Amino acid sequence: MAELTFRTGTMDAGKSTLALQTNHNHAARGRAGRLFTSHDRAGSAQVSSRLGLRAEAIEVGPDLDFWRYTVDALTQGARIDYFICDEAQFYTPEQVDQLAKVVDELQIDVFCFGILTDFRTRLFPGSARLVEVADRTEVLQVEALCWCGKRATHNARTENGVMVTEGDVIVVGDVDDVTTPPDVHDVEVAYEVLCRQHHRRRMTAARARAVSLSPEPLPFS
Ligand SMILES: Nc1ncnc2c1ncn2[C@@H]1O[C@H](COP(=O)(O)OP(=O)(O)O)[C@@H](O)[C@H]1O
Ligand SMILES: Cc1cn([C@H]2C[C@H](O)[C@@H](COP(=O)(O)O)O2)c(=O)[nH]c1=O
Repeated sequence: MAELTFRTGTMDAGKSTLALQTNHNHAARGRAGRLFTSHDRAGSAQVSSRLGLRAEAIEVGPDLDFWRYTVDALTQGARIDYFICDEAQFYTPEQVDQLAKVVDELQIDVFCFGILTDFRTRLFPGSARLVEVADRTEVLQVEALCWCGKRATHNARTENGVMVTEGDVIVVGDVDDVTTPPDVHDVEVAYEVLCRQHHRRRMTAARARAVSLSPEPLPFS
């Protein structure tokens, strides 16, 4: 029986690496697959991992209909055994439902990879739908860590080094370096993974360093 699987974790947990490994393992056994992604940091229509692996993919825009795409491909004689779907948090709930239909009606395995929550700690609509309909939701075993050493569970966004909790939901960026999105002039955006406590307190690594380096308060006279 084909399955819809959702593998999730924070940013930098190894999801894209696992997506590419999964693709490799299935292709190595002669299975025919398709690789999909949306808004990858490395650019349109590719899956890239911080470990250096990279592969061409089909870019998923809001208008892509997975059911139509699959039926058309099969009608034209293509063979499809599985789909790898990276950055699945950016897919629409309707696209996730189309993927579920592809699994059930066409017996094609679908492996989705993506983050669960955005920088405001709210579920991405696509990820919420995946949790609702997937046969299995698995949290990646390699844990990303907060600066304090605890398991990182939340994705924080910084603008010019300061953690923010308001703004556009989709802003492509990385955990290491800053990017300047084309539509947000002079604002450098970056991400950092944190434990819940430090996300609640807006205590990024830089702020924790600044607090620990600040001079002792003078004693009251
Ligand atoms: N130089 C390195 N040596 C070993 N592992 C690394 C190195 N750089 C990155 N990684 C691993 O790659 C992971 C990020 O992989 P990636 O697939 O890009 O993550 P995701 O797609 O979840 O954001 C890190 O959590 C870390 O385990
Ligand atoms: C939290 C959050 C993230 N994003 C973007 C930033 C990255 O481009 C991707 C996540 O990629 P990764 O492979 O999991 O590191 O999502 C966003 O647009 N909005 C957010 O709130």
